[in-house]
Amino acid sequence: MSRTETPAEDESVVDRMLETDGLTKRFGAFTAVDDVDLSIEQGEFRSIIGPNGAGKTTLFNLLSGALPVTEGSIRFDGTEITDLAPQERVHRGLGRSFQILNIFEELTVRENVRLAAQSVHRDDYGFFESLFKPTDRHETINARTDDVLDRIDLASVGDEEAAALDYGGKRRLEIGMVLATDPQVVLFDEPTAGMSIEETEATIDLIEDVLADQTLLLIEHDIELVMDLSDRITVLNQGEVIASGPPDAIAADQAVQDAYLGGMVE
Ligand SMILES: Nc1ncnc2c1ncn2[C@@H]1O[C@H](COP(=O)(O)OP(=O)(O)OP(=O)(O)O)[C@@H](O)[C@H]1O
Repeated sequence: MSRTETPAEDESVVDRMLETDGLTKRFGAFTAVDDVDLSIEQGEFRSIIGPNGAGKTTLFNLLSGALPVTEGSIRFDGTEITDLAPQERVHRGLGRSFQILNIFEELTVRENVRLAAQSVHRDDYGFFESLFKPTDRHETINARTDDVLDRIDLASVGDEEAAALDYGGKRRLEIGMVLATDPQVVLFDEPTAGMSIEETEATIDLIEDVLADQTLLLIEHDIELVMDLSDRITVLNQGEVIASGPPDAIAADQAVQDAYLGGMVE
């Protein structure tokens, strides 16, 4: 059991979707993520907060496989994934949305979603069998694409170039592309960055609505949002977890106040 994570319930009945043990990332002599133990339950909405440079994005890069770990391990749905390639993690259900928009501007909205759906299409056929079942395969991917376009409310502009969407629409499309990979856990790196208040509210509604049953990890600078949405919050400071718990406990935590919040919440 880690020093920072205390189980909310009896260990044996709780489904742990994502766990890290002693996760550490060094860049030369600099330690960006320092001995982080996380334990995320199925269905949990967990936010990761901390000052600039605390190691939040680096932590996500380790979880998604974008960066190799220096030390420690990552388990996803009970299986060790520490050394798996990023795409293999996506295949297993670990989806990620990026701080920087990650859509193909010159493709249509539909083509963007379809590509994401196609990239992880899991079917019951082996490779050779699937060659003889192209219609089924296409129908499944098309159905998933239509469903996602409906859920992100972009069906009416499916045939337009993604470049034509406004900023909020592009962000929604990006969430749709994550959704199209049928994730069990989604890592969101500042999904509302650069958005207006209205766009932020719409995006949060969307996340809560379409990803209600999923396990979510969110990096977000808007503390009010984080306090509102999260089941639990993990606070990083200089790569280390300095607190982890429900929003009210985090707001009352003196170490968090000192390191980060500075009286921003009561
Ligand atoms: N590839 C890299 N090489 C060297 N140092 C890096 C690299 N990536 C990140 N760092 C350093 O690691 C530290 C943590 O950075 P990271 O981007 O993870 O922080 P963050 O908490 O996401 O910050 P922000 O809130 O500003 O996005 C920073 O000091 C950063 O300069």
